[in-house]
Amino acid sequence: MSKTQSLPRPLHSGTASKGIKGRIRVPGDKSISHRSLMLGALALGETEIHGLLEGEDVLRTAEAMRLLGGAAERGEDGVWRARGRGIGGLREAAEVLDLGNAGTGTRLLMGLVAAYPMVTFFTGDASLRSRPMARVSDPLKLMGAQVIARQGGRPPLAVIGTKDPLPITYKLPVASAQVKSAILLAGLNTPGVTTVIEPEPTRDHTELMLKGFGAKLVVEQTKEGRAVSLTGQPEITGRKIVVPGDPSSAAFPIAAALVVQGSELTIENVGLNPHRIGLIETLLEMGADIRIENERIEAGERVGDLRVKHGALRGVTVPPERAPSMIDEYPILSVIAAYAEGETRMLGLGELRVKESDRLGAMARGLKACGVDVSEGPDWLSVKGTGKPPAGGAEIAVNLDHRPAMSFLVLGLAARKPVTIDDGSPIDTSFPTFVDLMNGIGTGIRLQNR
Ligand SMILES: O=C(O)C1=C[C@@H](OP(=O)(O)O)[C@@H](O)[C@H](O)C1
Ligand SMILES: C=C(OP(=O)(O)O)C(=O)O
Repeated sequence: MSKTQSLPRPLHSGTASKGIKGRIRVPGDKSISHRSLMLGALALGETEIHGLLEGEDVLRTAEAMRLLGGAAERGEDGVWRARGRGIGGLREAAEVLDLGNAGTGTRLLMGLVAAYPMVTFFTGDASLRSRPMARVSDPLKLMGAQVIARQGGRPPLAVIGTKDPLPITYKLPVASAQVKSAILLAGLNTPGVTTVIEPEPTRDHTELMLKGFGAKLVVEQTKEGRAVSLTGQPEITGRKIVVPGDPSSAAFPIAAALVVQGSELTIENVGLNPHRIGLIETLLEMGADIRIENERIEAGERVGDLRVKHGALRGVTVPPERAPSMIDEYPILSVIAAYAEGETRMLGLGELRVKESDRLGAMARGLKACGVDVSEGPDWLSVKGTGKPPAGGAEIAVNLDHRPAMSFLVLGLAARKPVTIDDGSPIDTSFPTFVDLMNGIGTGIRLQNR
């Protein structure tokens, strides 16, 4: 049954009285997993993907790639293997690509298919169908593709690819790794050099992976920002990819260990790409006891183990320029801030309004319902903690959004009263093992009986 059809799964989270303890690993990085399936399908020869995130979003990308003629298969050993036919080796999908809840899958694939003479239809769940896609369609049109979409550029939409794609130089109007990646992926089958300039640097997994596969890609600091130039139609060859643990998923057990008394937790093998560690930087400024151990480079990405201990936290101001390096972590940061003493001001958060839900509004409403002193502006959130556990005791509607869902379950772990979310099923999009993994380290998250 697809997620849009399945019954809501209400979850209940009460006090984790004995502390959060243990040594765990979180599932593979969602961003790297999407990209490895796409590039694996275009590289000549075999690509082995170790540690692919088998969450709903990534499985939708795997299915979309199968429909586009670039299937990867899961072996009995848990390793995914793709046998690519080279750039140019995609074929038109005979069905609509249903990307479910996945903005990354949709936007990157829109780019990937735009430089082929074929038509590709995209749809998704109610959340995805409300998300703006013009940010991707606009540059793809400059490259010669056409996009027909609902008002506001929203899906369902069709990308009519071009057989004569033009290389462009494009300055991103929003800080978005998804838009940057969509253009670079379109640039793969485009003769000449495609350049994306980002005024604020965003996660660079696409760049690292393209280089790892052997593409010619140059990154320069210019007056206008970070310029990434890709030479099109390279011969890229299959390789081994080792997907690190997702720092955006690790954020939830980290938060649990920080807010529950008596906690001491180690999370091994977490991705520590410098463009993804804004949350850790912020938590250290708040006084968190977090240590990075065993730091190393694996398959081109920085990884390490994180040791986290419970302790007092203080409010801080998180500057707007840090937003791209922790964009998915603001929901859980706002929960941690509710346990800290003093005000935490989070600035430059306009993009949170157009994620799987309006996360700024969702966190402000839910925190208020849990007795937290919170205020919001168009692109900022302020949480005033007292250094004591918040009241909790609310039932929160998660509106098809996994990150607020997990965030409020964490809030319930040390609040004065338990917290319930109306539907835990969206969690499967990015962290399908969340409940079992959290219960294995001391939480008691359970299905709410109605
Ligand atoms: O490129 C990616 O893999 C992602 C980029 C971010 O989105 P934006 O590029 O829209 O900021 C992030 O929110 C998303 O979860 C994953
Ligand atoms: C924003 C997210 O994902 P996507 O844009 O891929 O739906 C997320 O995982 O928090």
